[in-house]
Amino acid sequence: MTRRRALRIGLFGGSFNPPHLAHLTLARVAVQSLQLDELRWLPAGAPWQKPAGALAPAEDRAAMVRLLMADEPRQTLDLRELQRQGPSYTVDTARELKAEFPEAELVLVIGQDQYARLDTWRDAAQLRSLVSFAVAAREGRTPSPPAAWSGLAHAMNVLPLPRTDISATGIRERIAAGQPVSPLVGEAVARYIDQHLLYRAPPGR
Ligand SMILES: Nc1ncnc2c1ncn2[C@@H]1O[C@H](COP(=O)(O)OP(=O)(O)OP(=O)(O)O)[C@@H](O)[C@H]1O
Ligand SMILES: O=C(O)c1ccc[n+]([C@@H]2O[C@H](COP(=O)([O-])O)[C@@H](O)[C@H]2O)c1
Repeated sequence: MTRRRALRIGLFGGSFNPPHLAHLTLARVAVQSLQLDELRWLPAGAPWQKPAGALAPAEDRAAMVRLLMADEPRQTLDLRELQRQGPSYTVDTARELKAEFPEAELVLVIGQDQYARLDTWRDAAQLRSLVSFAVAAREGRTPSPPAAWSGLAHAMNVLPLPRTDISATGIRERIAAGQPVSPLVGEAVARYIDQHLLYRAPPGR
């Protein structure tokens, strides 16, 4: 008798301020190439390593994520980090999901910029024991771990993401300058940004 493999759940966290088409491509590539049973988008309530000034309200970021991924197979929206008080620590989410799905394999889906900084994350050693990492190259930089992790065993897969030089920072700058962003975020999210007057003020990095 063949034994079914463990449930494989992808965790895709971000400020999603706003979510954009590189996020969507990354999510699709992760689902396909890792054969995920589910990929959970996890908007961060308080992304403690990002400057707070330009962060759109949680309900707007959640609504935009929903508009972007609602029809995607095996992708879901998990609002737990928006509902939690205090800084958003990925290790808390990984602990909770491990308790909810003790048999599941958890895979943290991240871009190279975050992978290179993992040693600065809260309880990174415990996070390393709870999840494996799936990393997308970004802006031509191939995935490599933080120097502090050299020689430390951890499971990592490189995601075959086509290079997409889109960032939320660049999108906020375009909006503040009155330029169109629908080619970067899709029609539905662009309409939402417009209707809710998001990111109109200049500084927002
Ligand atoms: N163009 C991209 N290519 C690969 N990974 C990306 C890309 N954009 C975002 N990511 C990854 O998606 C996750 C969430 O990203 P985040 O919401 O911070 O968007 P961002 O575009 O990096 O935002 P900002 O410009 O505000 O820093 C992170 O792990 C990030 O590395
Ligand atoms: O757990 C941490 O200490 C930690 C530190 C920095 C970033 N993260 C998470 O990494 C994801 C991407 O973060 P960001 O800041 O690039 O949007 C998001 O889910 C954050 O909560 C998590």
